Amino acid sequence: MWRRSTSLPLFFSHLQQVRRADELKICQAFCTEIVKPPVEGESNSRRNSPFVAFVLGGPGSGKGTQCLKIAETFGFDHIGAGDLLRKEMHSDSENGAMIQKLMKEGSIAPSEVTVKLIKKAIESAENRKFLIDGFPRSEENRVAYERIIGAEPNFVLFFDCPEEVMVKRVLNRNEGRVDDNEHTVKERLKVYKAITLPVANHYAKKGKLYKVDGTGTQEEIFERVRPIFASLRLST
Ligand SMILES: Nc1ncnc2c1ncn2[C@@H]1O[C@H](COP(=O)(O)OP(=O)(O)OP(=O)(O)O)[C@@H](O)[C@H]1O
Ligand SMILES: O=c1ccn([C@@H]2O[C@H](COP(=O)(O)O)[C@@H](O)[C@H]2O)c(=O)[nH]1
Ligand SMILES: [Mg+2]
Repeated sequence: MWRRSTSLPLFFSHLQQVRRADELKICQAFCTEIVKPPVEGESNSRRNSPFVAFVLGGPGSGKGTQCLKIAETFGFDHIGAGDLLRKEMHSDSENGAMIQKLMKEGSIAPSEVTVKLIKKAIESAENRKFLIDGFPRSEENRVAYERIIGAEPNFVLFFDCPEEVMVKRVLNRNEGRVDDNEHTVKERLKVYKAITLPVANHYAKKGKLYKVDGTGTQEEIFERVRPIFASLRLST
């Protein structure tokens, strides 16, 4: 069974430790849902619900790169929403052509498609700790996830990175992605600012957003991320 294993005062002392890394801004302490230990008589579905961190940031902000490091170091399963959609796009699925068109345009896929793929990935995993990378992209995505999965994320990790750095990284990526070109990255940035940033703001208002400076080397960034996950003390 998965459960949090730390008490409230201990948890806040971890938060103080985390705050010492000044790149990190915790808008408020976590909400009660994350810190509340399971209570006698509480339903099994709630106690067994997975631990989920959404990972947000602009295109090329380093979400995927850092998720790999977090997953390896802290034993999370990494679910890349874009990766799931790319897999779907390359399969014989009826949605393949639609996904390819949206990706080329830098637009967002319908929530029902993405959430269904995420739900399947969560349900088919043995792990109960997940990083959901690059999702939710919109308020509509967020509402659909919370309705279909029946829970909010435990927290949201957000990589803050200047546009010129992100664009440079994307254009140097060289992985054959249909969206790694100058035109699409500009469209993605517009979508990100208009539609995705409000999602990050929503979670900031709820005290669930961890904002990390996404500039510097991959290792430097990971050292900013590390204390956040080290402070969680989740049992497996
Ligand atoms: N700190 C860094 N310094 C230089 N290059 C980096 C850094 N972090 C990641 N990269 C490289 O930049 C590119 C984009 O990184 P990554 O794929 O992790 O970003 P992302 O946020 O997942 O982007 P997208 O939203 O487009 O999937 C990759 O080629 C990656 O190797
Ligand atoms: O929730 C999501 C995630 C991704 N997309 C589409 O995929 C591309 C690439 O996503 P990455 O997370 O950067 O790999 C994105 O621009 C969208 O077109 C999506 O629609 N919904
Ligand atoms: Mg990525």
